[in-house]
Amino acid sequence: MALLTPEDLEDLLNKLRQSNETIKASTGKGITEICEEVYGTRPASQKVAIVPITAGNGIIGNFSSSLLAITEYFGLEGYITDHPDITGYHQAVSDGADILLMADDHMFIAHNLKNGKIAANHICTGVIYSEIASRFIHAGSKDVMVIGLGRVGYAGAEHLVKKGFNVYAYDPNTEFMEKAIEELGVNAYDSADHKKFSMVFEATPNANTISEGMITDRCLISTPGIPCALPAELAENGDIDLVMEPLVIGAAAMLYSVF
Ligand SMILES: NC(=O)C1=CN([C@@H]2O[C@H](COP(=O)(O)OP(=O)(O)OC[C@H]3O[C@@H](n4cnc5c(N)ncnc54)[C@H](O)[C@@H]3O)[C@@H](O)[C@H]2O)C=CC1
Ligand SMILES: NCCC[C@@H](N)C(=O)NCCCC[C@H](N)C(=O)O
Repeated sequence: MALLTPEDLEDLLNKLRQSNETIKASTGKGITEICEEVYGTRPASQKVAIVPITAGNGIIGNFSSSLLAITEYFGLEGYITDHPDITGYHQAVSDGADILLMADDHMFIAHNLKNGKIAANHICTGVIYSEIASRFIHAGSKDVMVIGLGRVGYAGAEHLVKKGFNVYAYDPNTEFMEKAIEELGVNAYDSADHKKFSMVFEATPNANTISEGMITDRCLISTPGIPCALPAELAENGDIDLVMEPLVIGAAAMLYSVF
């Protein structure tokens, strides 16, 4: 799995504010309203402990501080434990924290110690970004293009199918394609059909995965993928709304899913 870098997390809250303005313009609602509707929950000043984890590639310089900023943005009482790993976990539980946030190189979780709910970042990211794509107010149909059917993409495709959207998906991994067709009933995207989409959800670790032939002139591209899926020459087109940021929207969905 591609790991975040400190550079990815620079200027995080400004990236969120920009994304949220695009989300409001494209869907009619902001990220907090959408999270409330998707999960049926609201923040209630919960105490959130962020536990740095040294496993694997170790601590990412500004990952914990970014999570702290996110908890405060959503009106929660957040703090970073004095020590990482088990010592930090013990401190958080002893302090009576309501929710724990912690990540190793494979899983990033939110665990609500009071109600037992637990959330995984890749699932929540897939759900919330695909949800955003599906709410495009200028969409002329229920067709949604899904690019990438890995941990995040599959979760998003599943969410869209459950909501009754017509999902057209592409992933060069034939095993993932066959799984999504068999288990979710998605349509295999075929560029030869020359079908264009006004709603796109992209979740790949590659740049420029979106080509001009895939999208209508006026469209919404919702992508947690790093680096950016939209080629610069297409991004200059004023009619493309792009929702893309490295951590906050997915982390917000995790918190709302465990409130
Ligand atoms: N912004 C955020 O909050 C988050 C961002 N991410 C990012 O989302 C991306 C996806 O993460 P995962 O699903 O965990 O990765 P993954 O490795 O599980 O899945 C990626 C999938 O993309 C497919 N793919 C690669 N190139 C493609 C192309 N040109 N067209 C279609 N499919 C293509 C691969 O075959 C693979 O199935 C990564 O860049 C990751 O860093 C992940 C979690 C949260
Ligand atoms: N965008 C959300 C998905 C993040 C994920 N791609 C990642 O980089 N995970 C590694 C996080 C490692 C954190 C580290 N153990 C720490 O605690 O600082």
